[in-house]
Amino acid sequence: MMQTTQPAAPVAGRVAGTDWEALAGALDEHGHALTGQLLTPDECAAIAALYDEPDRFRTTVDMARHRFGSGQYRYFTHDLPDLVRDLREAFYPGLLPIARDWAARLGRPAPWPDTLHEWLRMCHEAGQARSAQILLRYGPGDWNALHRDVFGELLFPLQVVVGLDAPGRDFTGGEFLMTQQRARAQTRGWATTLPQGHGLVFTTRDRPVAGSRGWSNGPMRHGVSTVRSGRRHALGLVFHDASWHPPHPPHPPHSPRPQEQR
Ligand SMILES: O=C(O)CCC(=O)C(=O)O
Ligand SMILES: [Fe+2]
Repeated sequence: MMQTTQPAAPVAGRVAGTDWEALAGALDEHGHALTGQLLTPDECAAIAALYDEPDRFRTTVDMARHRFGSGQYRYFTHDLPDLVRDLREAFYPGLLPIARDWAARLGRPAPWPDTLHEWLRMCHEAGQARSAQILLRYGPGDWNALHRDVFGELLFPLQVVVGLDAPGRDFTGGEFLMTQQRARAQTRGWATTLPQGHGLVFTTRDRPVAGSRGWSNGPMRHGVSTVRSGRRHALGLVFHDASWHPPHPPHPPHSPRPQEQR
């Protein structure tokens, strides 16, 4: 699963070269899994530097203002940088069978077509037409509250974050966090240090949990622990588009708390 060599192939080849079986196994077990290195340090730096090009983004969110945490993130416009578009497109076909398997286990519909292009067309027709790809920038003291990136009725259940800075060198703290609610038991938590250029695939809402009476859903949330020093950038790839954005998220029936919707 872990590539240790510097990626040289185009990004689609690096994603395709991921050990998808191991990734699916880890996702089944924990609802999130590291991919190995997808971007070179130079590519990471180039993407992080885009943060300072406001024309690339449709919206900037001040997390403290919305009580999402502290720090800022920006939603790219649909005119994504090539590397970001390529990464997103390359992940969809790999994630699709996992999404379908999970839906089957949970007895849910699996509305996702074979291509991202077609799925995005469905999102847009349903009124979910805003880009949901984000670039995040955290400084000392910044953090990201536990949440779910549900942006409308249409949802692709897996998403990807790519770390753009080197932990320990560029920043300290800032671990990627996940929690899972357990039926009649206390919540479980995980913390992952995202290596620079590596991806982490994770569930947007929940994961199927095996029990003595079949599958049930384990509700999950993700966030980021406080950055203690330095600066941490991350690229967030979501596979549905969005029908709303802060500050006025509607409250769909299954959202436990409105602030978890972005
Ligand atoms: O900064 C991170 O690692 C996670 C950001 C996030 O919430 C996301 O990518 O959806
Ligand atoms: Fe998120």
